[in-house]
Amino acid sequence: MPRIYLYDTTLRDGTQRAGISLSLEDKIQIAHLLDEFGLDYIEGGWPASNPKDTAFFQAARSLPWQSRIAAFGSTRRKEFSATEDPSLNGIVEAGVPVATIFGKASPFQVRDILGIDLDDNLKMVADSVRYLRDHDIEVVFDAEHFFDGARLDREYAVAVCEAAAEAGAQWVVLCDTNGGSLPDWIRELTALVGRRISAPLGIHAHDDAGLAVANSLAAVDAGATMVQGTINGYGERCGNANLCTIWPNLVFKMGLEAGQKPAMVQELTRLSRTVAEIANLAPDAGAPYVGENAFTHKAGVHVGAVRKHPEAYEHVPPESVGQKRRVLVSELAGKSNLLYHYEELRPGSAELAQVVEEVKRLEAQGYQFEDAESSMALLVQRALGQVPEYYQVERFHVSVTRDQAQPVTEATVRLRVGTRSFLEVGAGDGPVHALDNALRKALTGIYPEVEDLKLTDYKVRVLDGRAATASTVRVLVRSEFRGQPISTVGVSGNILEASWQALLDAVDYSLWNSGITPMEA
Ligand SMILES: CC(=O)SCCNC(=O)CCNC(=O)[C@H](O)C(C)(C)COP(=O)(O)OP(=O)(O)OC[C@H]1O[C@@H](n2cnc3c(N)ncnc32)[C@H](O)[C@@H]1OP(=O)(O)O
Ligand SMILES: CC(=O)C(=O)O
Repeated sequence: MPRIYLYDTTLRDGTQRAGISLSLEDKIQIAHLLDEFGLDYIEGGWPASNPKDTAFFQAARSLPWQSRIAAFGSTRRKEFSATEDPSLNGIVEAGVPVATIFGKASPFQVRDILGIDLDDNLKMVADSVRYLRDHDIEVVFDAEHFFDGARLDREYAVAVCEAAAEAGAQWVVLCDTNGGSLPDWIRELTALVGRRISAPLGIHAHDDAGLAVANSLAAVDAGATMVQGTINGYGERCGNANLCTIWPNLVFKMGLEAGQKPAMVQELTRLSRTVAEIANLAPDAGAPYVGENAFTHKAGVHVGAVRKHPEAYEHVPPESVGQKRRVLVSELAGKSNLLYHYEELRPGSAELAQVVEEVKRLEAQGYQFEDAESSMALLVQRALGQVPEYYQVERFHVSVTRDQAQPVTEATVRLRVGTRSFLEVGAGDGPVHALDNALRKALTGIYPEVEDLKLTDYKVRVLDGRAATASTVRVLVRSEFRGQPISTVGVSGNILEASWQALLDAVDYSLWNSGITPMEA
């Protein structure tokens, strides 16, 4: 089986994405993670570029790595010889085993951006590679703008690769720097260079046309054995080729072995999420393989089939990349979605049909059960007659009075159990807070356990913005009861009523789920 080398540039090209700024500690933490996952190469940064990258290589020198650490830089500047060039010497001083240098492979870039003639660029490439090889450093040559350059002058683009290979580069990496090429072009040109040079080839693709992954795979198909990319596709402009998509595609779709630790692909989701967390970016729920939605089924027809045969709507098993299957219950659900979660709702039962109908009716009013699993569970258990009546609500009242300085908010809640009445007053920063306080005070008189119910998040969503302040709102409440997360929902034209429903569901769910019996009337 051919072996593909995974080359990660999250710490260099990944940080060229708008909105990412990694500290030195972040970079080291990510490098350790990549090392743990057996990435073959980890590009740590451009040592001559900034003090943080210089410090990264200083720190990296004294640490043990299984991956090969690469320092990035350009070919020598036109005004310097290789021995004088600050970028090349920055790499040498970094003390790394691998140098990745980019040189221009497009006549337009050479003449109009570097401002030199084509032969001088070939000399710059060869001198730079030789200088690094003389220092016993493995050289990866990134042929920048190769695919666009080949459109203008195919022979010149290939000549740049030949110059690097003849000077001793161990890898020649063909770059779709502007990310605008199509897979057929990538395949054809990769195969062409493969016939012309003996050094192994790599691919470095950007995603400006949404094709970085496809282009990387096309290059592998045509003979490239190194894939450069980043975790989660972070990178300049629209990003780099996403290794979290490419790696499993190489393994599961192309039958290739990739990376030093092939089995680690089974934990890919952890790699993706941890890097997102360190980079302080929300993970992309829709990302292939590793996104939260990648194995989430919502449509009833899909769930019906997946319950029989998961492969009916899953291209690989979720566990193969460290994921879990999720099934949502919503207005698009059929009986299968409910049966997946609640075995106690028997197939063909009247309760099952009733719950499906009720979910559709409520979602049409604005409820959303996807994010309110505890409200959903209560709906099912109530249909099955499993949730006792813990208390009756007699009324609540909320008042907001604006005195000279600031608003004063108070709420009263009156609950009843049998003939006993529990009336409490609560104050708060705002009306929902006051209502929550009054409700808890009244409840703790009946069920002291409610003291353990903590509200952790509260979200309001306006459902029909055009109705302005008369709009219906959906309130989602997240709470925690003795370590168990609880998510509940309420909907109303009145924000207090919507909040009240969500708060009561949180209370009822906690009591029911903990097996607490109702107070004797
Ligand atoms: C495709 C890629 O992603 S390549 C990686 C790009 N990454 C970065 O640029 C991030 C880090 N960069 C930096 O910190 C700075 O740009 C530095 C320190 C490298 C250079 O800074 P400066 O000396 O101020 O130059 P500047 O940023 O304007 O870069 C342009 C210079 O690079 C030269 N250059 C660009 N590519 C190459 C190359 N492959 N070989 C040699 N020189 C090159 C240009 O000729 C230009 O020099 P000139 O103005 O004398 O013509
Ligand atoms: C080398 C590089 O980052 C590019 O060509 O995009």
